[in-house]
Amino acid sequence: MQRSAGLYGSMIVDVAEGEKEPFHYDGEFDLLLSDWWHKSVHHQEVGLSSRPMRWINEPQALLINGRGQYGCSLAAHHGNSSFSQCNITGHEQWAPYILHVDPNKTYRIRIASTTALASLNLAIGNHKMMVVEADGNYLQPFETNDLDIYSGESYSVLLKTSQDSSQNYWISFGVRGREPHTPQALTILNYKTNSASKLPLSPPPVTPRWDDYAHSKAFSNKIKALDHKSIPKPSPTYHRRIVLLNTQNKMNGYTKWSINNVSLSIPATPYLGSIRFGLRDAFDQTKPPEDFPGHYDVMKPPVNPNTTTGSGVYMLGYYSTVDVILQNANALTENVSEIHPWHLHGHDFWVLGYGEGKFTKSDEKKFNLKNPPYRNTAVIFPYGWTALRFVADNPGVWAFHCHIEPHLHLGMGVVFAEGVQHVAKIPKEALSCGLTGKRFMTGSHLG
Ligand SMILES: O=C1O[C@H]([C@@H](O)CO)C(O)=C1O
Repeated sequence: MQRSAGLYGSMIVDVAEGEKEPFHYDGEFDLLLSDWWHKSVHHQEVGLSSRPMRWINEPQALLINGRGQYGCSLAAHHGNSSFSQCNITGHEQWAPYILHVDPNKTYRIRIASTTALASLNLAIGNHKMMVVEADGNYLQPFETNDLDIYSGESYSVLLKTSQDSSQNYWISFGVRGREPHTPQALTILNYKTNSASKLPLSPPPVTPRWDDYAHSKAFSNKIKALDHKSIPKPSPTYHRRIVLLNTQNKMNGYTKWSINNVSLSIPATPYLGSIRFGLRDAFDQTKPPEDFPGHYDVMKPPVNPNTTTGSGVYMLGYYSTVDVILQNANALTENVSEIHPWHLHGHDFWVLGYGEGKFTKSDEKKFNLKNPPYRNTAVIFPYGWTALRFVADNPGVWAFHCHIEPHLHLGMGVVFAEGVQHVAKIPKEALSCGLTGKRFMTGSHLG
């Protein structure tokens, strides 16, 4: 839950010297998005871990570059809210981060979401965006009026400042996928030909309805990799397919999220050291399940509402090609299935496709093996499945988890490991706790 408390930032990776981006821009901005609660993360965490669970509920504010407003609205003069106009001079910590632009230029806006919970949608009044990059890899550029962004994702869009330069325009972010109780986050696209304090003429763009999943799916399906030397083509076949059923479940009255009915419980000893040095007591040696029972009805709440916890690891063949099918299902409440953005550490994967209902072998025919996006975060839609493929070519131990912070806290993740014997040298700091701490930190045998 540390990210929810503010432990995050953005890192920009430039192209190597001598290389060129496959698009042009005159200037750039960064928008780092987050959601904010007035209750401390400690309070939230105790609630989540209590019996019965006390849910964190929806955020009090959405933040753009750490700034947001509460109890007033920047756009109150448009009269669509009961909020009063924010009384702002521009120097307050909560004053919006404004994008100052020159007319008739192209700007690259890098957008990243570190939200704890909210899925977001971005729109800029009167302007279209050209989406050119996702999670650090180039896309076939496509134009859009609004962009969905899930926690853990990043995008670059190109914006042409070709509109009436005697006006300013709203940039707005709104909640998607959960019934919102949080006002839109707003800032201003300021054509420098105007004062930044001149309010836009039209109201802020409205986010699509929170449960308009057809809109979200249409957006996700537009995302295709650019044919570019920096992006590997997907392997046409796989060595191992792991199917991961996502359910909300109970355990002795506690609420958990589980994968194939196992809720991840992170052991006290970091995996890297325990796997490398064969410390079998450090985590569950039973293999986590590869699949779930074929008769499981993904459209209904779990019939056996009693999950188990586990800390087992999916040991992957070094350099093997792994397919992961993320299978969504009904949560504990009937007719509820939620969005989960899944994030993989240490690799990019190809997003081969999305589908409805329970995945079957014949769904393979629908896989995009031509130009699937190459990313590190992919969403599963309510009651649907998402198919991913990656090559296990990075020695180490890697988390694969729902990027919704409270869901990971409640166990929504798995652990992959490959080529651990090839990790060159494990830093001391990674061995200083749990059993590796006891075993190795007293002497000098680390070398
Ligand atoms: O994990 C969650 O718990 C709540 C709800 O299911 C129970 O209050 C919710 O909306 C989640 O995403």
